[in-house]
Amino acid sequence: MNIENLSMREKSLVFIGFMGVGKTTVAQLVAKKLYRDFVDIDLEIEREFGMPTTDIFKKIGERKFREKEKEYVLRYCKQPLKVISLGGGAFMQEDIRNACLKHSIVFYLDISWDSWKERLHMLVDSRPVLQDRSLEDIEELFNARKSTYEEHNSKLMTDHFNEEEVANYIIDSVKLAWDLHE
Ligand SMILES: Nc1ncnc2c1ncn2[C@@H]1O[C@H](COP(=O)(O)OP(=O)(O)OP(=O)(O)O)[C@@H](O)[C@H]1O
Ligand SMILES: O=C(O)C1=C[C@@H](O)[C@@H](O)[C@H](O)C1
Ligand SMILES: [Mg+2]
Repeated sequence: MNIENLSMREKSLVFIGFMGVGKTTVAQLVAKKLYRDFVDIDLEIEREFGMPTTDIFKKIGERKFREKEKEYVLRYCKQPLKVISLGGGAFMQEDIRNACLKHSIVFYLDISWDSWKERLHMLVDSRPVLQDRSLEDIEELFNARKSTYEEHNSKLMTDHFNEEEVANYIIDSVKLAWDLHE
C-alpha cells in the first residue's frame, strides 16, 4: 500500500484532545458506526507492557511510554481505514503531530475547564499525569496544551453533547468532507 496516496475516504480518523474529553469512547463508537477498525494507542502500549499506564509510568518511566506512543501512532496513522484515539499527551510530540496531519484526518475534541473538572474524580486513578498535582496545576496544563491541539482538521466543543451525539456529529462532518473531496 502506497501510504502517500491514500484518498480522503481511505484516510484514518485520529482523535486528539485533553485526557478524559472522550477520545477513546467516541472513537470506538465512530469505528463501529463506520465499520472500521478501532485502535486506542494507550491500550496498545498497555497490552505490550502487560500493565496499566499508571504502572508503566511508575516502573518503566514516562520516557519509554512516550517512545512507544510515538512508535504506535506513526505506525497506525499511516494505515488506511482506522479510527484511532490518541492519549491526551501524544499530540505534544512534534513527530506525532506532523505524521497525523499528513496522513490522517485529525479531530480535536474540546471541552471547557468547568465541564472537564467535573470529570476529574473519574480520571485521576488511571491517569498518572493527574496524580500528585493540585487543581491549579492541572488547569495550567489544560490551558498550556490547548494551542497544540489547535493544529487539527476539525474541532468540536463537546460540553453539551453526550458520547453518541459527539460520534454522530463527527460522522456527519466526515461524510461531508468525503463528498466535498470526491
Ligand atoms: N460527551 C461526553 N459526555 C459525558 N461523559 C463523557 C463524554 N465522553 C466521554 N465521557 C466520559 O468521560 C470519561 C473519559 O472518557 P475517555 O476515556 O473516552 O477519555 P479520553 O479522551 O480517551 O482520555 P485519555 O486521553 O486519558 O485517553 C469516561 O468515563 C467517559 O464515559
Ligand atoms: O495527557 C497525558 O499526558 C496522558 C493521557 C493518557 O491518555 C495517557 O496517554 C497517559 O496517561 C498520559
Ligand atoms: Mg483514551
